[in-house]
Amino acid sequence: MLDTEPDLSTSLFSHIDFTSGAVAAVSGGSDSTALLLLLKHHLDRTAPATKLLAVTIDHGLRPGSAAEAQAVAKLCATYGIPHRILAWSGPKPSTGLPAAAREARYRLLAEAAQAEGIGLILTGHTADDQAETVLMRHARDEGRGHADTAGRGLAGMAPGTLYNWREWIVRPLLGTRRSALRDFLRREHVGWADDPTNIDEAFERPRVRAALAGESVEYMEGTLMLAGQAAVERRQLGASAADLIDRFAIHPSIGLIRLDPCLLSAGDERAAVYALRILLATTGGIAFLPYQARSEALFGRLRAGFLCATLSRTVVDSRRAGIFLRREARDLPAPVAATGRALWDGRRHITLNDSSGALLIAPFGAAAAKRLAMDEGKTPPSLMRAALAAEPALWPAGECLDLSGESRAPMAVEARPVVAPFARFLPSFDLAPARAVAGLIGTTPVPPLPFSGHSAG
Ligand SMILES: Nc1ncnc2c1ncn2[C@@H]1O[C@H](COP(=O)(O)OP(=O)(O)OP(=O)(O)O)[C@@H](O)[C@H]1O
Repeated sequence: MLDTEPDLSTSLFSHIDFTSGAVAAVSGGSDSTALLLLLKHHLDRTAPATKLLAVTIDHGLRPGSAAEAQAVAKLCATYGIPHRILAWSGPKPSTGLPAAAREARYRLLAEAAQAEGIGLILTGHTADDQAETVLMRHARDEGRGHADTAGRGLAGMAPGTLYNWREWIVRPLLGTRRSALRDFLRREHVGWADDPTNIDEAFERPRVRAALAGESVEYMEGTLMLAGQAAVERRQLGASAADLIDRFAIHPSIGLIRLDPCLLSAGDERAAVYALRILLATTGGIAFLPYQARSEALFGRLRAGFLCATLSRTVVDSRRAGIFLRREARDLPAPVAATGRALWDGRRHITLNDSSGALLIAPFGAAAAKRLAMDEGKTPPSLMRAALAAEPALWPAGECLDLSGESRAPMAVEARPVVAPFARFLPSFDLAPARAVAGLIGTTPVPPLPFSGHSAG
């Protein structure tokens, strides 16, 4: 059942761990305004010392946006809540504007949280938003003529999403109807802004919103129930894939993953293909999983015998010694000046305490890799060298990159591996495989989900 009880704040927040404080993302619309006031009420009663910061992003896309942000500031002042307005000042693309605005919004919210040492961001997404999201994904699947995201995308928005492997974005209102939140605000005599973009049917979401408005409550509840089932399936599939990764994948040398061929006959083929997709995306440094159909075809060919194929910028080399995955040598990043922190090739977070600009980051290269001695273990040295060649290395700027002469040998770069498909947005549904891959490639563990008594999303 949907949550429409009068005192909403009793049930919405008690499972959330506010130890690291909270940023409330408040646009000034009804949902996030209600979120803020309900949250304030909850924290005042249960943990008044909690650091709470309301943040409004002024996207600068509509004439009224600055005034709306000011209205939120005024409301926050009334309730004694610290508030910041952050402007999106970068260039605005002519296509894909909603996606770019969303990107900028999360970046700015995360920056505000970091500045305050807060690891938690709350948004006001509601059950209505969830139903819209699920219907939009459904329509996209149908439009493409296949259900590549079925069981994943149809789960809708997760209750928690880890942003940039650092801040948790939590959506406490996902089970609450917008109408209940508006009733609450009316009872409190608090107004809100109505964003005209929300009814501009030039955009996909407002079209779906308008269509949903004509449907029954049962239709909405049915949609949400299906999303709930899809979420359970997605978590189960992720847990099975994580188990397979733990059992059948190892990381024998830098940039190289070895799969035990027993993975191909481990029983749960769906989970095995899912595990393969996640590892392909991670190895190739791609933020999205390779297509289901292509991955299934590759899986079938791997079963049929030895091969060398490429998918998701990853060379899949199946031979007697095992199935090896490594970044293909094509399209590696061009040399760039090494500065502070950078995401390199979607695969490595490079942190450097040198801002002189005198160093370049460039691939280690086949020539340098060839000259290194390799342990003659179970892993073919040629594969270890090929994987190493696609790793980043630091080069003194101005040096010739041809590696002739001892003095020009590149320095190894300390670079943290990235779980590419989940590095930017990790929905809590996918925690299990993200943890398994993080363990496999030896990167920073996933920060704990801020839900007390829950280990999964
Ligand atoms: N400009 C913004 N500043 C801060 N947070 C925002 C902003 N826009 C959206 N959000 C956050 O993202 C959530 C979902 O965004 P969405 O665009 O669906 O909401 P909205 O219709 O603009 O406003 P609301 O959800 O408050 O009614 C909001 O509830 C809010 O938490």
